[in-house]
Amino acid sequence: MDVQEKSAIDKSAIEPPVAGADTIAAVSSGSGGAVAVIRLSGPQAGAVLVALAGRLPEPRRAHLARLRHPTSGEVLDQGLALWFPGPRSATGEDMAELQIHGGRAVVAAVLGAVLAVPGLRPAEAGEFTRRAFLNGRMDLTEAEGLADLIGAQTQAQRRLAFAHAFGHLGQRVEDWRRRLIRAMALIEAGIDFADEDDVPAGARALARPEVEALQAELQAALADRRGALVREGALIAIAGLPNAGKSSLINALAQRDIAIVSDEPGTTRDLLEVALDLDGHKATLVDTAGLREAESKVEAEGIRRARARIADADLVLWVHDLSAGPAPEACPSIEVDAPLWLVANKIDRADAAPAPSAGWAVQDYNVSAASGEGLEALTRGIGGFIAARTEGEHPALIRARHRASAGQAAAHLAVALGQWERLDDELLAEELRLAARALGRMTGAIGVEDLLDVVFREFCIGK
Ligand SMILES: Nc1nc2c(ncn2[C@@H]2O[C@H](COP(=O)(O)OP(=O)(O)OP(=O)(O)O)[C@@H](O)[C@H]2O)c(=O)[nH]1
Ligand SMILES: [K+]
Ligand SMILES: [Mg+2]
Repeated sequence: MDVQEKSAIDKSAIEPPVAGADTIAAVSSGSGGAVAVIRLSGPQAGAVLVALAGRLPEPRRAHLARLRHPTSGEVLDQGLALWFPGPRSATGEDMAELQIHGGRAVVAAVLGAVLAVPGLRPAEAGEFTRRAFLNGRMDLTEAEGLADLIGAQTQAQRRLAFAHAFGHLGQRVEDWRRRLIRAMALIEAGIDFADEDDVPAGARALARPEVEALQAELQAALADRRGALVREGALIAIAGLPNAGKSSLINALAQRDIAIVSDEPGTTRDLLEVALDLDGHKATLVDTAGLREAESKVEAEGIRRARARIADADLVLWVHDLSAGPAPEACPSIEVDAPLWLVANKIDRADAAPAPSAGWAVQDYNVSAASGEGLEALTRGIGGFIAARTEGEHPALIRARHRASAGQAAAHLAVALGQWERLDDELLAEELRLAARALGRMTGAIGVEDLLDVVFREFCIGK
């Protein structure tokens, strides 16, 4: 079989060719700015510029123009017109951009005039990016990265999304896929030339180390949770005995009154979550019910939920009330895989007795949720914890979709490697082919019709 043919990106199978498509237009800038940007893509983009601005500007140069309504001739605004002929444009099609005054009436008038040109229609959400993908200007992972870049809230998210948007993940996956296809070709050579003596009976032996290496890389990528940690944020559970000051602590860290605080033990029942930017890292803090023998069914349910959420956490802060006595040597009532930090609270109280306790992952946070003392150090500590967990080379897998594809690929490779000597050539090659296919779905190189709506609906209109 022809290796080239298999590795080629075949998008013609996905949708009819885009040539002859509608020309789309949308306001691509956010609302309320002094300048608004109207973007156009499609075969009529140039015609719109001629109709409104009077001429086609030099490619990729801003040109100051009076913009007129194409039929009435009324001057609507003065702004910059730009012309990006395809295929060297963002979408691969002819594109145009009008930078105009951002007032609502101006934008409505100019957009109305653009859409009055025959062949024009308003763009749907994500449609520019979708066209860029269909025209081979970016792969699916780059499109996802772009969505993340636009939505990034913390600096760590921005950095990861930027790498992702500009091909970091796509290149890794294509590299895996190419190597897999090479190994498959070796084995298939064995199939095609089975009767000939000079074909390496050792084709399998040659292919195996490569497949093993690939499997190891896939496993390492799957084991690496940094992508989710940056994108979705670290989950930090606040746990402790009743009245330790957990709700007071989440309020103090969030600088908002989100949880009810009272001197009555067993106040918190439901899980309460708040997303915070801690030193440039996204974290979700969750306040939980105080852990004890519950006094009511509702409290028991609260405690059950607390334990379940604590088990999922990336970090657990065990809040201890120093006025109730020195901190215990080790956590009294939970066992988790995540690091458990001791946060000794209420140091403002005269009867507080801070004392080092050795049995904790980190044990020197003495704070007062009431006065705020020690909270800055705690925030920095948590930021540092997330930073340490996410540093290094950018992770290969970021979304659940990527993990699912990589997981499928790894499962096929596991079958292949597990029965390497027993499977006949066709079956062995088939497992490798299925693994390559799973990887191809990640970048959109093959078989992704069903994914497109999922990926592109995340975008806003104009992107
Ligand atoms: N002096 C002092 N009192 C505090 C501090 N933090 C909390 N408290 C008090 O401790 C009591 C319990 O606080 P909460 O925040 O409701 O404690 P909790 O751990 O959420 O309690 P449950 O939800 O019932 O498990 C309240 O009366 C708070 O005002 C602190 O740093 N100093
Ligand atoms: K309480
Ligand atoms: Mg509480």
